Amino acid sequence: MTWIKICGITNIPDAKLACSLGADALGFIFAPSTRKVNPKIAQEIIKDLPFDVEKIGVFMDEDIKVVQEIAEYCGLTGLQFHGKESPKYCKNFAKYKVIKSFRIKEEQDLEKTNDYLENVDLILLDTYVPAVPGGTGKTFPWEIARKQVGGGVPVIIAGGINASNVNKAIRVASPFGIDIGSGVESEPGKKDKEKLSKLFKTLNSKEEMRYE
Ligand SMILES: O=C(O)c1ccccc1NCC(=O)[C@H](O)[C@H](O)COP(=O)(O)O
Repeated sequence: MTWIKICGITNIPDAKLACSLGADALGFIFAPSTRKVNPKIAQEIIKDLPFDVEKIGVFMDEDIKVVQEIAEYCGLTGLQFHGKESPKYCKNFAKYKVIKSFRIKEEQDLEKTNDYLENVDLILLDTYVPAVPGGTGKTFPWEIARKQVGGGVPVIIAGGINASNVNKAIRVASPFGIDIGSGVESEPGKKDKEKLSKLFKTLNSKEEMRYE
């Protein structure tokens, strides 16, 4: 079963709904974003979440000490870096699952991942849109992501994924995981119950088909 992360969680009802439907991980954005959540609210959301759901903090070129403090305070289990963080920077967080994101426009962009393969736990491939670091709502060619799969570090794909294209994304890229933000929102930072339910229904129907 593909690992599913629902990103841009800002409130308890959305977090609980995503977990009850089957999310494996929730993302809390501490980088500049319309989905940014403050650490106190993130801590309140996280403290009642199931133990086995990963709580991933999303940061962009943040001071190492600030990341460590927020991670400890909120009870994060993973850290996702969306900026120009170096491989050396990524090695400062041994207690946490570290995800480095790369914005993809063309196949050559995959070369940027090479220096990180020994320093991170997961690689996230997201869509390149000028001046938009994440949450673009736009897809990139998933055939490119397929070339990164099997490269030694599990691959998550992100960018413009929703209920109507998630199974195709999985079929084409064959990733370890899928990351979804705006595709299950009614507005930035607020999840849409119907879109979320439809997403998991679609994913589950694929699993049923696979095991028939
Ligand atoms: O989502 C944001 O607003 C965001 C802003 C700044 C840095 C990272 C951000 N999101 C990180 C994610 O993991 C998103 O889920 C990912 O970019 C996919 O977004 P979407 O295209 O909306 O599904």
